[in-house]
Amino acid sequence: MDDCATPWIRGTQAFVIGNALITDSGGSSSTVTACAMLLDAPVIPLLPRPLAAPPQNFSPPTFYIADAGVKGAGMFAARDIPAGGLILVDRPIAVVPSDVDAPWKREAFDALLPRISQISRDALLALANCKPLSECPVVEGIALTNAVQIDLPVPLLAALQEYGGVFPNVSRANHRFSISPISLARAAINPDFCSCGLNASVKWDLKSFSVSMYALRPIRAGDEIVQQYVDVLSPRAERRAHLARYDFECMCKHCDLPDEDAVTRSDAARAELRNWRHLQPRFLPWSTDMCRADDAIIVSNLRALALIEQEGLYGLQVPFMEEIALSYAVLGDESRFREWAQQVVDLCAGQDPERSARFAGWIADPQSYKQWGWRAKQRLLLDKQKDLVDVDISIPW
Ligand SMILES: C[S@@+](CC[C@H](N)C(=O)[O-])C[C@H]1O[C@@H](n2cnc3c(N)ncnc32)[C@H](O)[C@@H]1O
Repeated sequence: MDDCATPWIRGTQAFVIGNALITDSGGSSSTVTACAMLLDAPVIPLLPRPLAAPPQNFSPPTFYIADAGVKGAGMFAARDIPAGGLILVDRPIAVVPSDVDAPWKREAFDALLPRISQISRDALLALANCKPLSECPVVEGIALTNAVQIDLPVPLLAALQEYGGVFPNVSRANHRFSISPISLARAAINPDFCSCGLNASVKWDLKSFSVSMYALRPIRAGDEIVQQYVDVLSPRAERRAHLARYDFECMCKHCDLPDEDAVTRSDAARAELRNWRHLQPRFLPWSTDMCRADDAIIVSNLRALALIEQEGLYGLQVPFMEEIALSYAVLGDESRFREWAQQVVDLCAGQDPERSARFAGWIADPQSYKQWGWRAKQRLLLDKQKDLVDVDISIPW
């Protein structure tokens, strides 16, 4: 990374502009590359270099960008994509600090443009801008409309700062399904298809400085690919307020609710999921405590999955499925363990390959799970002890 000499100061932070060491075919010199970044200076030496190669995109691509009606352009599946499947890999063309409210912000954002190659500049300027020019300059408007949160290294003793990346392709994904006639026809068959429940999510990888986008459930060729713009567990009013920043009102079936009762029900379901870990029985204590019911974790996690289904929050399923699978492992129920573990394997294949491989290993050899059948064995022992106690009691004194 090559830094800009003059910093922009805010409190203890000194922001500088630099280029990520990503080159594209338009990069004509070592300082004009595919991505320009406005960063708090202590972050710079912590960035990985050289960057690892990102995963390969598919050829031909799994997606295409096309008109999505009132939403402007959108991203669509070029073919059927299975749940957990990789959709695309994208590197940022600009990285900006989130929520920096400083008088120099506009100048600093505009200074990014000359620092990137022509190809990146064209890609950046082609992105949507929901802010009128009278309200903010073009780069700031594009960043506000398109930035996806990315995690950069946190320097010791430096101020906490969040960053957003602007991506040429990932930033094209809208917040809900297209209202095209084909979507409406499918929605009539399966109303859930039309929900703003997501069908894709992104995962940032610092080492390769890229995001990968994955399918959260099966996506059919021609479906619009949509991602989350809001904290999906927040109440409807908060979600709507947040989306107003992007200058639209979500009209999905989870936001466009018929009455106050429906809003209360939906908000309560999301609040329950948000507080799940504080309110529900926990897997680890259950797995070694015979005083708790055998099905306590399964019942609790099935309820979470039902709420997820009700609210269309498919990105949240994996930890609950995982606990159900492991509960069946602790109970020694092989067929149900395999059934649930396979769902974890499929959903995590792209996004969390290590977890996927771990579960695949246990499916191949269930006994290799260290607590396999523990509760079943304990139950046998307890029953034997109970028999002994019964015998003792029957002996006349
Ligand atoms: C990150 S961009 C998405 C891609 C954009 N549609 C384009 O043409 O490049 C965000 C903008 O897309 C539009 N958008 C996204 N989801 C929408 C939705 N559900 N309804 C209406 N507009 C939406 C809004 O204008 C928003 O400011």
